[in-house]
Amino acid sequence: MITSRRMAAVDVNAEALGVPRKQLMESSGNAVARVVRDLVEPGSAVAIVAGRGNNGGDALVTARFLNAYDVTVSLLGRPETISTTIARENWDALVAAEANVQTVTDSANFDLGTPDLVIDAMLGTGVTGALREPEATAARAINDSDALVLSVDVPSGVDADTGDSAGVAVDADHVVTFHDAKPGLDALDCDVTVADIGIPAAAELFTGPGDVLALHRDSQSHKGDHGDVLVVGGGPYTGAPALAAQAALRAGADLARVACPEHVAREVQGYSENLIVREFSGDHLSPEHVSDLLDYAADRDVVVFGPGLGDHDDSLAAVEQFLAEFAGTAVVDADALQVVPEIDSEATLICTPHQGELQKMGGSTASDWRERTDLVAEFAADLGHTLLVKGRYDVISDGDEVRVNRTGNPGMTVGGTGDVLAGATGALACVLSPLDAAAVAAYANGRAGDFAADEFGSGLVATDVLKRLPAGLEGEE
Ligand SMILES: NC(=O)C1=CN([C@@H]2O[C@H](COP(=O)(O)OP(=O)(O)OC[C@H]3O[C@@H](n4cnc5c(N)ncnc54)[C@H](O)[C@@H]3O)[C@@H](O)[C@H]2O)[C@@H](O)CC1
Ligand SMILES: [K+]
Repeated sequence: MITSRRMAAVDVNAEALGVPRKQLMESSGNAVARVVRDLVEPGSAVAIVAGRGNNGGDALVTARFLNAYDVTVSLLGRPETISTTIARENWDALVAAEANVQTVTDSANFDLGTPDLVIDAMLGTGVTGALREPEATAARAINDSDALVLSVDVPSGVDADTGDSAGVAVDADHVVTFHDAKPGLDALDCDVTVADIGIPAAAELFTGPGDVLALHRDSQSHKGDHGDVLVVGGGPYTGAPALAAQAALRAGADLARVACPEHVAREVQGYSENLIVREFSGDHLSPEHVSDLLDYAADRDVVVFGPGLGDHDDSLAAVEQFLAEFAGTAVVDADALQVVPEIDSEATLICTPHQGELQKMGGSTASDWRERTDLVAEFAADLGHTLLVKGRYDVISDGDEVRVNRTGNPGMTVGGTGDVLAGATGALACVLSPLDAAAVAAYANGRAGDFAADEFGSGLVATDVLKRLPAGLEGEE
């Protein structure tokens, strides 16, 4: 099952892997033609009703695969308004071939005729909301006709994610949907064929430029909408919590706070005036601080545990107590990781171990990354939390799905890059699911590291990565 948002991401990833959308459109159109051949005899009258986006484009390809049929194509709107280049190229190819095409610019002139089969390719996953004209009139005509109705990807007017329709929608007998089933088709009373259109499995498995599309901001948003992140760490170290909190800001959080021991608070603040620092007594975290921290954390979106915290027994006991009572979302890194297998927590945890820390947690690893994906998925399922296991190939799993990240370079073994990753994960977990947050953070952090390596080679340092995080999160390669 795949949502429209994930489908759009996978489509962009496929393009980055060298499989452009025009090739996918060719496969989609071909897949629709195969179903047409199953449904009606050669020589039958087939009416294609095409919209101006890629859903229409798919059916314009189909027309070329149906030479044995009596095909008419109605384009809803003027050819100049076809919204994508690849759909327009497929329209031009039909015109050049003198196919039986017509354009419908006024719904009053829409005439479906009396075909044996209608191919509904007005709208797919690209839009939601009520059908406008001439699509609404065309949908009514399709529903009133005696023809079999075959919809491309999703019946036009139906939301592919929810199955809802905001007004009139096509009542399909059959749907050919692409790549994977769509949640909204489940509730419909029609036959659904899922067609493989040649999207490489790698477009889903490996993170890519499509994954960051999930981050697009609404222009109406307000301060706080993109997250308020609390980093709990510091004591033996001061740079780590400051890096993690600044990374949260660079990854888009609106507010980043650090809770740290009083003796390092000034130093942590000194790294950046952008941080809000809250100190607690003593020189390390201990159980006496937990109840105050729980209150403070309750108003934050995500807590990041671990950067620079150290492994004092008191500190680990405090993390354990905190997580046992906490019901929100937390990223757990570094020394704090070892308490995770000990606790039965209601919290949603994203754990970010490297291979050594994973083994310390009780997980196992393998040198082959493919084997590691299975091991990480199993261990994530056992823990009931999301894992981001760092390595040459980062493996991310929530116990159900697995993603693998290939960005990054050997220069990133320098200290502090893990703190940057933990902070970025915290910020992204404010707006994305744990799996997506971890995957996008790994991708962006690695890319930022690759940009830093372009400039500094193996002499790159964590603050170089920090500064390039926004570029790492941008959509274009
Ligand atoms: N990986 C993918 O995502 C693939 C997608 N493909 C096809 O591409 C489709 C998505 O294409 P697009 O993103 O271009 O979007 P659509 O083709 O679903 O819709 C865009 C068109 O609808 C028009 N429109 C917008 N709102 C409307 C309304 N309320 N009433 C009437 N018209 C309206 C727009 O002007 C635009 O021309 C999929 O459903 C599928 O058929 C396939 O070609 C292959 C791969
Ligand atoms: K459709």
